[in-house]
Amino acid sequence: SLCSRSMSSLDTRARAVFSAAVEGVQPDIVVRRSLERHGDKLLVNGQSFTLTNNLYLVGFGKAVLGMAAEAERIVGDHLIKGVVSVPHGIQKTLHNHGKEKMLLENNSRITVMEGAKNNLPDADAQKSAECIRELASGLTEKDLLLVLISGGGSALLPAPAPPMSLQEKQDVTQKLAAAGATIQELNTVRRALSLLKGGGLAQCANPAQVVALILSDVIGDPLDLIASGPTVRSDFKPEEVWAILERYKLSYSLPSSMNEVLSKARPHYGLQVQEQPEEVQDHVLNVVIGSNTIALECASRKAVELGLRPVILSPGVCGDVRSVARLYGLLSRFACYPEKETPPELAAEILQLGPEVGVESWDLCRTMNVLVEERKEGWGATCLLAGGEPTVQLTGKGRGGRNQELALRVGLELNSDEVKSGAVFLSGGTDGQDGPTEAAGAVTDGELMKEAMSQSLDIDGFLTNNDSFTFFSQLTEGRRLLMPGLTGTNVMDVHAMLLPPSPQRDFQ
Ligand SMILES: Nc1ncnc2c1ncn2[C@@H]1O[C@H](COP(=O)(O)OP(=O)(O)OP(=O)(O)O)[C@@H](O)[C@H]1O
Ligand SMILES: O=C(O)[C@H](O)CO
Repeated sequence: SLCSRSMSSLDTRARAVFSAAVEGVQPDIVVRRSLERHGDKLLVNGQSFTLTNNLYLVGFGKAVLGMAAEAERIVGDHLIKGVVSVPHGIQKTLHNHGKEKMLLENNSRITVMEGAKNNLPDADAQKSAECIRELASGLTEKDLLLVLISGGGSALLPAPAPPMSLQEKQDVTQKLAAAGATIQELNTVRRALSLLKGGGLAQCANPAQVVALILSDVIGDPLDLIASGPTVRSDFKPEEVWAILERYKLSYSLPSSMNEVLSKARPHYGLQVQEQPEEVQDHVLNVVIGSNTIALECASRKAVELGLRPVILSPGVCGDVRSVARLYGLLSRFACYPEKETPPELAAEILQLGPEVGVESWDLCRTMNVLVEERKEGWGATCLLAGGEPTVQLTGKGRGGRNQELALRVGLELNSDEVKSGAVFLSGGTDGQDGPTEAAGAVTDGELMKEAMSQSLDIDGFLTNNDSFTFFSQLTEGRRLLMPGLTGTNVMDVHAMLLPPSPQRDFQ
């Protein structure tokens, strides 16, 4: 159509849509959106709190430094003191990337403690956790504790329940992770072995009022699992923990201290957790202030600005990258048919894939309806948006990440003769880092295969070796890589598939 031809290329627009998704969940932006200040009143999620030099702040996670800096700009005049536990080396990295606004001022009342090298709980992180516990434990009913939480918070707040040692606890979680346990399973176990997770921090802060601002990096935004839910009351169910350990065949190789912790039921409270007072939770407000859903909404608004017709499939895409790539291939094919001519077996195949990739039938049907709808005047291409966290089964020793591998596989799908749709696909990690590579992801289309062949790059070889980063680095001077640099936030991955109007429909 005239409209899309006069605009920048689909590749450029896909990148702009991704940037908007990331921009919408920047730590400072989400905090500013959630804290409304009127004199000495602070409004959070419709609830009002009075500031009387009674404010304390703690935080743990990869994005909380930027969140803390913004919170201090908004309510710093009432802040008595704060402690944040953030990744090792992050201040230097943010400084080197010119992200000064994510750093605290020199005269800040907040102490920054770095730890958890390589995202593993260590003695430094344990010290930070101890400082946070001390701060929370000293509060009274007049105080207000602002808790900033983001992904990576579990490793940055280790407080093993005695008699377990940090090393023992870390061994268990690492073994589980290596055996392929999900983040839900991992954090269910972490919660049971910790003094602060699973509502322990809120319990320490009692009787103070607690307001937790949460940047979610888990599908479905489950409050009790993000950073293992330190402000969310959780029922302690040892049988649930044993079932998980059993599932990964770990129940026979555990330290005896773990047995003790699990049989005593949270000895640190001096009471059965079933008795963990419910009224503690009356003093706690948990708010998700940033999530994949919010990133997709921001991306969708940007798409409209760029003359694209947006449709959000789902913020919960998961499962093996092969299945996810297949889904996008089928959807791009589906979009090529004019309304009333879509083959029913194609729709059936799409619906069948749903459960494997975490997408509801309802969302698939809604999206397919949009794809076959006639374009309203002025709409050029359609921008199909989704997010989540697919997985890659590592079989090779190459360098890559799930986003680059997904983009590569979708590129192959788009090459099929049936498609020829001119579709462009982008997959990117919102943290700016896809696996252990410098890229966040990649942008591909149906020309990928031809391009690779003309440069004698063997796609199958790179895929077998999980070497997607090397592939994209060598292909056309890395032009297809998505390299936003460190973004300072993380709400998992964003996928955008831009589908030009099909030729059939243009001539209708
Ligand atoms: N060579 C590779 N090819 C494809 N995927 C890879 C490769 N190496 C690692 N990965 C994937 O990258 C992820 C690990 O990367 P990272 O160490 O950044 O972990 P993470 O913290 O889970 O990532 P994120 O913070 O993005 O959720 C895993 O999903 C892993 O399967
Ligand atoms: O910290 C964690 O537990 C993970 O990032 C999930 O929130």
